Amino acid sequence: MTKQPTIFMLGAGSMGGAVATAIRRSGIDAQNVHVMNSRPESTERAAKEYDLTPADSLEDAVREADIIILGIKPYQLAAQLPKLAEHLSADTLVVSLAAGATIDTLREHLGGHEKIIRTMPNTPVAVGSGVVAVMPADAVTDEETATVEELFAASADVVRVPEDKVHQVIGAAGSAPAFMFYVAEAMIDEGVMQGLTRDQAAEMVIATMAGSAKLLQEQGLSPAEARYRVSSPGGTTVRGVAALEEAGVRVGLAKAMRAAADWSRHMEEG
Ligand SMILES: NC(=O)C1=CN([C@@H]2O[C@H](COP(=O)(O)OP(=O)(O)OC[C@H]3O[C@@H](n4cnc5c(N)ncnc54)[C@H](OP(=O)(O)O)[C@@H]3O)[C@@H](O)[C@H]2O)C=CC1
Ligand SMILES: O=C(O)[C@@H]1CCC=N1
Repeated sequence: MTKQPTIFMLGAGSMGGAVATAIRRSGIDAQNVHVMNSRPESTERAAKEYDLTPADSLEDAVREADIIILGIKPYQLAAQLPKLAEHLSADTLVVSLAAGATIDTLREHLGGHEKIIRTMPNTPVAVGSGVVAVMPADAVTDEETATVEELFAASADVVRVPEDKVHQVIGAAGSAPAFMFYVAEAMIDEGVMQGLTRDQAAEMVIATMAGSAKLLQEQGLSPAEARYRVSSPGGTTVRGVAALEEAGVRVGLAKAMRAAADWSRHMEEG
């Protein structure tokens, strides 16, 4: 990147903070990433935690920004975006992280502003292993989209998708870390039930989860093929997998993805 863009993060909580970490990892200097939370103390805290520059004035931060990242909650957009609208330049890129807010809705709250990129990230971008789906509005050029994608490239698999696929992306990526954490939590608890210490169980389950994901990525196997390679005939694994089927875990995971996608559609409908 020749000249670094000036970035303003409106809201750096769980997801905004993870995105801020990704942006810093992409090589953007702290002085070029301004942040504002709901209160000055919270802004200072976020600036310190993610190594960013605290913004004193919303107006100035918006006026100076080349890229504005919306890390506030979806229900706050209607009240907060009109405050940005009057200070925006026509070519400022507004990047939304929000579930349930369409490009049309964002444009309306921003007084007709056209340069909007909707995204759906997940929190593992904080550690350089995330997923970010990118959905540019029609008025955004390929070059502008590429500038934003570059911010995430060192931290995520960046996937460009049509906006109507966002609900499926939420099930498979945006909300999905929580489903993985849920599985890890359940397995750690059972390890403790069987007599491992919590530290031992956590270490084994988390390392196994990370190693299994890495194996799928590096060997290009389908999950089913990788599972067959663990399953010795008449052995322990097939018994365990049969128990998963009996407990309806496959159906439960499908239901979780569907519930997240359905709620995303519901949020968009208002
Ligand atoms: N969490 C996740 O895994 C994912 C979240 N998202 C999306 O990311 C967005 C943020 O969610 P999440 O990070 O979970 O929420 P958090 O509550 O963790 O973060 C919201 C942030 O917005 C700040 N904020 C609130 N009001 C204002 C305001 N008036 N001006 C400036 N900042 C304000 C809060 O500051 P303060 O602390 O001072 O209140 C906080 O830092 C949502 O739109 C969500 O849909 C998308 C994908 C995944
Ligand atoms: O739970 C949520 O609504 C947000 C969007 C995807 C993940 N977290």
